[in-house]
Amino acid sequence: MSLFLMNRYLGDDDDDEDAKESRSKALLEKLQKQAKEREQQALSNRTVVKSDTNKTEEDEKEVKRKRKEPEDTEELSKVKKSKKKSSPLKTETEDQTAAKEISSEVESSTEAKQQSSKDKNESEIHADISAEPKSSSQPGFPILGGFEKKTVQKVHRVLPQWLAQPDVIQKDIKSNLVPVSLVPGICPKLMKRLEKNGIHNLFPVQAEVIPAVLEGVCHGLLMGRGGYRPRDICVSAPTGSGKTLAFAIPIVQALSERVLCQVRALIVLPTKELAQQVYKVFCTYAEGTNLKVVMIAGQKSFAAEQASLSENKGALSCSLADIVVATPGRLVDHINKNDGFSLQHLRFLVIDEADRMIDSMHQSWLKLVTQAVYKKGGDLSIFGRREPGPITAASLSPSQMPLQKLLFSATLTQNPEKLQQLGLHQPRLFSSIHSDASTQEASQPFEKFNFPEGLTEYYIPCTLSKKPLILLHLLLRLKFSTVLCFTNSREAAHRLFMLVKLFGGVQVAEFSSRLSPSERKKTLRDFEQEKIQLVISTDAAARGIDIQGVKCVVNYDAPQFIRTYIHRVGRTARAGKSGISFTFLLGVQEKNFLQMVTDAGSPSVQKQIIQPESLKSMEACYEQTLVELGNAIKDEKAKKRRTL
Ligand SMILES: Nc1ncnc2c1ncn2[C@@H]1O[C@H](COP(=O)(O)OP(=O)(O)OP(=O)(O)O)[C@@H](O)[C@H]1O
Repeated sequence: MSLFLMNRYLGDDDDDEDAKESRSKALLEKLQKQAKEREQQALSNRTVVKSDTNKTEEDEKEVKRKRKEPEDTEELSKVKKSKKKSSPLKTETEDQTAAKEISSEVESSTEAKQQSSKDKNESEIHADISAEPKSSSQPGFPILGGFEKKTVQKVHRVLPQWLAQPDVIQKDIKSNLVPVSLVPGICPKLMKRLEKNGIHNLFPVQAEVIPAVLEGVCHGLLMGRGGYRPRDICVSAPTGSGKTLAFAIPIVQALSERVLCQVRALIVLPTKELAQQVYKVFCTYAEGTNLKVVMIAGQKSFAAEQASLSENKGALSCSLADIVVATPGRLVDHINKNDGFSLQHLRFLVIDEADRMIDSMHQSWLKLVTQAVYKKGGDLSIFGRREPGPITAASLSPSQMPLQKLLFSATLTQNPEKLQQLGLHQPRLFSSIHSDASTQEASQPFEKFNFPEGLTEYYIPCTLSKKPLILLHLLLRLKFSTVLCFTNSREAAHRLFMLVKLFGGVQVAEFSSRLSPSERKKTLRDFEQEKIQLVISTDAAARGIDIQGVKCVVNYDAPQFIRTYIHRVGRTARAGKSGISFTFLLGVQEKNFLQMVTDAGSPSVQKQIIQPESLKSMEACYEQTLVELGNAIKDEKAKKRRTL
């Protein structure tokens, strides 16, 4: 049995409008009833007084006093007690008798009321005790213990407006090409260079983003449009949609008129291969200008990179680079150890594969870059830079060189907490995810991503032992060429490479951290030139790598994360071309995989069944190859032991 009743405030229940309305109605009725009772009581008192004609003026005063007596019986009894205490020896007079009569009348009416309300309360409490769960739905405050009945409010994720309402980029490249001459802001020199490189039309992401970046430099490098600091830009567009040119073209154009050579653009990428690829693009478009492009990605020694970044002229250190393409590791080394490397004039910071770079933020490379940009002292006496704080009249004058951040990825996170780490300034998002963000957020707990338009996705149900045979079947029987095949580890990639090589009939190579950078570079070149039919790779080649002519991607091992899947299959169907992907799935993987890709917004993954009969003719040879593979692996291990 409950010993006491405790009322608790459970927060405004805005959702339950009906319950709220009925509660207020009940309260109103209760108040009206009380008012009526009080009115009647007052009337009855008055009649009692009037009927007593023998009463003296003294009596009338007493009546008035009685009328003012509190209704609350507790208070009444207190008053009575105090009266008794004050005149304990007083004998009863006629007046006192009359007053007593009135008092008893008042008392009886209040007692009756008290009794009725007491009964009511008791019955309410009994009802509460006997049917506790009901209590929360009763008007007034809910009863302790009735929480389970309260409906839990659904909490929807609310995105900041810039994330919820992006500038839309068309996904279909082929039908949304824009002639270079129609894109505003591109200078004639760069138009010619684009034409020279066979680019007559720009892809949708380029047609949207290039003018937006150029708008920020329309009044020079010091201020953006209208004299304001330019907004940071985030771009989320499918793999192979041409994001590299979307930042390379406006940066080259913005810096091409510079007078002094200083590091004004820094492009940070997660791997050496990607850095090499982007470096090449910048070199191509900086040709014919005074701009110097330097790569610091660990492909050369630290000293060689140092020499390419700056030189000493007397006591002065002069920059030899305008645009630096870097991987985070080497970048941090140069910030910490290379005195000649200054980022105090940095105007553009490009973070490619931004979601991956945010995940590697524990290396705190961004913090170091920011510190290097706003480093105290130095030679910036005229354009002294302070880290921007809140915008005030004072902070806007004198104007200082802004640092604009440009983020690119095919799988850019929509997690505001993650993006917040980047300290973006009034960011603007360009995205090819079309669905209405407000409804999307209300109903979808998963992030949606973009898939290339020309991609056809298949999955092949299989068993572990049949996987190699199915891969061989795709290459030898179905005659797929330029196939990029992904495994989940470099050991698995190596074993599969050896197996296919021993089986024969396929030009195969591996691509993983087992190989040196120069070996990997050669592999990619040979693959592009179709000297190699199949490359078996780890996820080292999954992101950003642009290999011309990959027609088919095979996920030999199913990817564990949706981002990995999107980047792997994105090595085909690039630049508006078509491509095909196969994912080998074991029985236990099927359900989770299909759920994962559907949640991410994949248009459709079709099932492809390889009949066991079609593999039969290869089985004998395959068994023989397995024996050979066992021996080859033993030899390799022995060789390794000897070299140790
Ligand atoms: N306007 C264009 N016309 C023709 N080809 C283009 C154009 N823009 C880019 N390309 C080509 O499209 C391919 C893909 O471009 P890019 O590597 O920039 O894509 P991406 O969006 O960065 O892809 P990922 O997300 O995989 O890194 C490249 O081979 C590039 O040369």
